[in-house]
Amino acid sequence: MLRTEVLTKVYGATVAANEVSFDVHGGSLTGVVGPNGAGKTTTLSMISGLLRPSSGRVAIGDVDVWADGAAAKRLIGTLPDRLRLFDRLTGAQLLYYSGVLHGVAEAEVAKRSGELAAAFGLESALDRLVSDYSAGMQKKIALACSMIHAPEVLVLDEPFEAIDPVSAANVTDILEKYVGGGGSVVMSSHSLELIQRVCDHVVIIVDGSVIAQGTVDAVRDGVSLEERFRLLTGVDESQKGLQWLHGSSDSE
Ligand SMILES: Nc1ncnc2c1ncn2[C@@H]1O[C@H](COP(=O)(O)OP(=O)(O)OP(=O)(O)O)[C@@H](O)[C@H]1O
Repeated sequence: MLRTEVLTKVYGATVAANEVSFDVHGGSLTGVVGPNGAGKTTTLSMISGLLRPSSGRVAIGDVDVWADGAAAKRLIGTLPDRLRLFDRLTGAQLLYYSGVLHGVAEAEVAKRSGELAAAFGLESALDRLVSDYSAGMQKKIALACSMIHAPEVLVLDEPFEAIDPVSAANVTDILEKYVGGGGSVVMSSHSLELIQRVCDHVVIIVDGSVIAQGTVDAVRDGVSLEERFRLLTGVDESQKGLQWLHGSSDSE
């Protein structure tokens, strides 16, 4: 369904994504994890057609995302990093434009908007300006907008960030039903517990390179995903050397 082939993005001397290759099959929920600055947003932005790769290829089925952007955009729903919503619109208007600009008929947009608002618990907020929404509500309306054209692939950058636990369970439910119907989701998150619980596959990126990928069970290999992540990335090691911060008022 979704395939990335040796996707690379270079910014001057920084290789933000280094020959990233992985597949996401229909009906799969794949998590992309890695430390801050690892290249998750860079990779997801190249997949969703928002950031042109330096080299490599992204394909959704037979459609090359960077050769046929218009066709790709019909197939992909995107939740970008750092939401830049048209926040002088109401939630209802944002859903409307997201739908019609993707070619969905107006009557269908109205129907889907109502159902998405109900699913995300935003019914009473639809007539308010998005600029007045809380961070979690903005995330939810953006998620709803990413789905309104019934895409085949959802590319979601930190979909659970700022979302309360009850809403998170609700969003999980929506995503599970979506993949149950054959859709594919690729999403980033810093919550390894959530990725372990929700995703079937995982890709671990460090310094722009994929260092592990496969089913969640194969990658964690008998320990929790968080433990495996620590072992692979040595995150604990980086905490050494902060003794001065740990409760001593001595100044030597
Ligand atoms: N526009 C840019 N110009 C220069 N460097 C960039 C740019 N965007 C990202 N980078 C660099 O690319 C690397 C990967 O960044 P990216 O945002 O993809 O990481 P991330 O894994 O999403 O991080 P986080 O978990 O903090 O969101 C970082 O070193 C970052 O500084």
